[in-house]
Amino acid sequence: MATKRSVGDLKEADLKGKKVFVRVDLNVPLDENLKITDDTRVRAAVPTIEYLIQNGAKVILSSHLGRPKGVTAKYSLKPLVPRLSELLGVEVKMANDCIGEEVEKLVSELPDGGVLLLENVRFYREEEKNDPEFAKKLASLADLYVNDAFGTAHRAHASTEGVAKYLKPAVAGFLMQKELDYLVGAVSKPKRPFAAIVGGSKVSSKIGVIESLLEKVDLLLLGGGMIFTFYKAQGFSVGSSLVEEDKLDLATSLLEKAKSKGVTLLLPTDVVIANKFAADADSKVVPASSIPDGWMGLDIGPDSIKIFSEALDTTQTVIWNGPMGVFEFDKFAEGTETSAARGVTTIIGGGDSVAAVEKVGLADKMSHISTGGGASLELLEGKSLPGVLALNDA
Ligand SMILES: Nc1ncnc2c1ncn2[C@@H]1O[C@H](COP(=O)(O)OP(=O)(O)O)[C@@H](O)[C@H]1O
Ligand SMILES: O=C(OP(=O)(O)O)[C@H](O)COP(=O)(O)O
Repeated sequence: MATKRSVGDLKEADLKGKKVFVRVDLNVPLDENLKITDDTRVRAAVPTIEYLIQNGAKVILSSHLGRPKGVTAKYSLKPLVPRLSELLGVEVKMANDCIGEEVEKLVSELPDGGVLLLENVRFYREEEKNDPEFAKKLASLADLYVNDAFGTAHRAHASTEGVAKYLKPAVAGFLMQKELDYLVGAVSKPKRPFAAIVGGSKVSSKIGVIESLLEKVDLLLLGGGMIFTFYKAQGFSVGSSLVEEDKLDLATSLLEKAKSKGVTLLLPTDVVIANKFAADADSKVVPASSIPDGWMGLDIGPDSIKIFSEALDTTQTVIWNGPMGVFEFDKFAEGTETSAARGVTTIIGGGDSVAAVEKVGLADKMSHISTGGGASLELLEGKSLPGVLALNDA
């Protein structure tokens, strides 16, 4: 991807008193009390915002949180305000909406160096549809655009792509640049053997990535909620595990493709199953081919952990996205904890994957912690990210 103009190219004269629309990725994990359980993405957003504050800009922050269907209290960005204010050392103001008169008024009241956080941009369906009228309304709030939301750069949405058409200059933030610099380099010439570990729960958006990964890697390990679609495709009973029914044919063809390409594709041979999706569920280990009705797979089993660990010990570069199990519940965290500790250069991406390595204290063993899971996988596939393409070239 061509090098993009950076926020660092804009100096005080370009920024002082200017209203800057900054798309950040504050899609952080929250617990049931709406407490942030991992603030990596918030901390990663700070350098760009600080730079803008120091140069006297009026900072308008925009993000999504989760995948809400309409306005939903639990997906409000309000819980982010205290941590953002603390990290930035300024009182961040919060708007109850992301467009409209009230927002315009709050923007007009912003002092130079002030920061306003807009409410979840996905409360409008128009965001994910990349609706041009909605993008224009967002653009009308500001004088220039900075995209620092690497984690959402693979989405062509109104606040990540559409808005750049109406607001110039449109430049990359420091985090976006750092991620691109590292990932484009690391994945274009990886040290081999090169392995990818793909897990997590976003099966439908990540299963397609596997196809392109088979062109790049020597070894592919699958875990997490990803595996049951593959098991079902092979005729195994999967109980009430997570399955994408419309991806069964794709799963079969991926297994065949791996074979024909000579890529080692490892699926767990045993799984830890639970009688409910809860921390206090009853659990037991069973072979992958025999998950009883009413039970669901929530982690990879001990035999698989051993096989995966041995396979990873021979690798030089590992890119990892998506936990191996429901690590948020201690009973189902072992697969994730063990797999994360392997490989020489380990590049990890994804909001929950990062939370997982932070939780088990392995973050400082990683070569690069990316704030984007889907985004880093798409880069690895060799795709251009729409949120980056829309920006001005350097
Ligand atoms: N077997 C499983 N069944 C259901 N959910 C799972 C399973 N294994 C992992 N998960 C869940 O996947 C979530 C993370 O998935 P995903 O969003 O794809 O990862 P990331 O945010 O790192 O890209 C975690 O919250 C985890 O609990
Ligand atoms: O968490 C994110 O992606 P990731 O889980 O792939 O890292 C981004 O905030 C994008 O969210 P989305 O996958 O709901 O578009």
